[in-house]
Amino acid sequence: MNQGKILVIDDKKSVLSALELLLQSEYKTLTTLANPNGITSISDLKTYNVILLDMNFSAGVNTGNEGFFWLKRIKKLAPDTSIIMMTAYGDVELAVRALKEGATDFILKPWENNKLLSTVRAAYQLQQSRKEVSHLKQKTKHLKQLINKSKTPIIGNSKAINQVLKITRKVAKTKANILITGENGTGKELIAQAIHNGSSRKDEVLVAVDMGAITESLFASELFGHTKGAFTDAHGDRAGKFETANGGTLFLDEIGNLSLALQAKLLAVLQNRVVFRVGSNTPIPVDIRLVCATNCNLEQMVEEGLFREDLLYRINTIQIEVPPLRSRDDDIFLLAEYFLNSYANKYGKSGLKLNASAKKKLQNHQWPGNIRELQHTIERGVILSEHNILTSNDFVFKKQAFSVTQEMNITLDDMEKTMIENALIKHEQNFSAAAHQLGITRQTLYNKIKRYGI
Ligand SMILES: Nc1ncnc2c1ncn2[C@@H]1O[C@H](COP(=O)(O)OP(=O)(O)OP(=O)(O)O)[C@@H](O)[C@H]1O
Repeated sequence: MNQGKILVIDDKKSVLSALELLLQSEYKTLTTLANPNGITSISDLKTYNVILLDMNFSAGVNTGNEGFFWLKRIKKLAPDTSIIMMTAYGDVELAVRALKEGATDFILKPWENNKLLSTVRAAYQLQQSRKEVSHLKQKTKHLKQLINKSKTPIIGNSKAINQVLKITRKVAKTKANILITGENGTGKELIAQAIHNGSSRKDEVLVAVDMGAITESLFASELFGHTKGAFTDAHGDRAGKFETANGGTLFLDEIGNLSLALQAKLLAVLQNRVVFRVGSNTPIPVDIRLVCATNCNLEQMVEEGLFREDLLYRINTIQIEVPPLRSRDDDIFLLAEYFLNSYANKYGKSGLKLNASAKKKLQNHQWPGNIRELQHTIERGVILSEHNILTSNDFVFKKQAFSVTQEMNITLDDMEKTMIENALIKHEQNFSAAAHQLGITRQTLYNKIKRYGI
């Protein structure tokens, strides 16, 4: 038996009992009302799935006006409930008007039982779908708020970061496409989030895609989506990142890692503002604000023929350069304190403090992995600390391969390669651990391994 709740309102007792008999075999709750005024005393009217409502109640009146009056009233009291109007033969015009005013369907009297049952079933299904859509909408709104709220604050008060934040606030409000450049771990993704949060799209989502992590073969399906059966593993229809970001911001990280072939595909979508899911010819319009980031020098890559000039022009209406941590001296200590407090909380070690030697050591380090490296250094220090006061001994930097005085004739690339090799040996080829030690993401590590042929 269906769990649905049905209400029948008709002034004729014979109609009420006939419908009660017919519908109670299929629906759990069936209520009848001979006088429509009674709806005002039904406190849980909203919980009814379907209401069958007669058009005329006063004897001799068949204008349908009463029906319209109650239709309007019920729509106000129970906006999601499906309403089926019941009208006599010849009143089809009235029924059509009722549909325009919000009724779900109509039934002509006298009815055929089977037809009436299928009309009620369809109205019930429609009400269920409407309820589901409105739940999903509420859930999505809540999730979007959570996603946007749970972001890390941008810590820093150095001249360099304040300048970046000033530009960020200014451009956030515009529609301009933004390119964020800077070394790994400088906080480019946080700046992208700040642009989104400061824009008119802030109630929608920011969808981040690591372009370095997407393989050539998965690019189209990840970004543009696919239809069921488009390829062997496409078991169902799936929206791509462009569609998911619709109305919001699309953040394409590591854009410099895209091959020329994929750059062409991306450019086509940015130019036409429509995507085609893999396996479909139907264009889907997308409205996104584009923010890209890279640690590569794209101008130089253009000169070397590695990056399309037309794509660069499309993505870098405004360019924001995030400075490395070593040029943000004032921020090292602020950030260290911030991470110290958050990891102390996380690991239940409240009250941790840095002593002067620790501060000096952190201040003097060059931070090649920038804020990510600092963050991991503090996390390690907090985990391993045995006292409330952390000293310089609690912060151990790996022996640095770049002893420039001893090996003057090696290049920066050689040094980086050696550091990566050492980290991989030390962590027995565990990429996550090696990346963590080096203060870079796993993906960046992959890219570098590929680049250096390690
Ligand atoms: N100003 C800041 N305040 C607090 N945390 C920060 C700040 N800048 C960066 N972080 C933290 O440092 C880490 C690295 O930041 P983020 O991922 O934004 O850098 P990125 O430049 O995008 O790195 P990559 O180039 O490797 O993708 C993150 O955990 C981020 O939360």
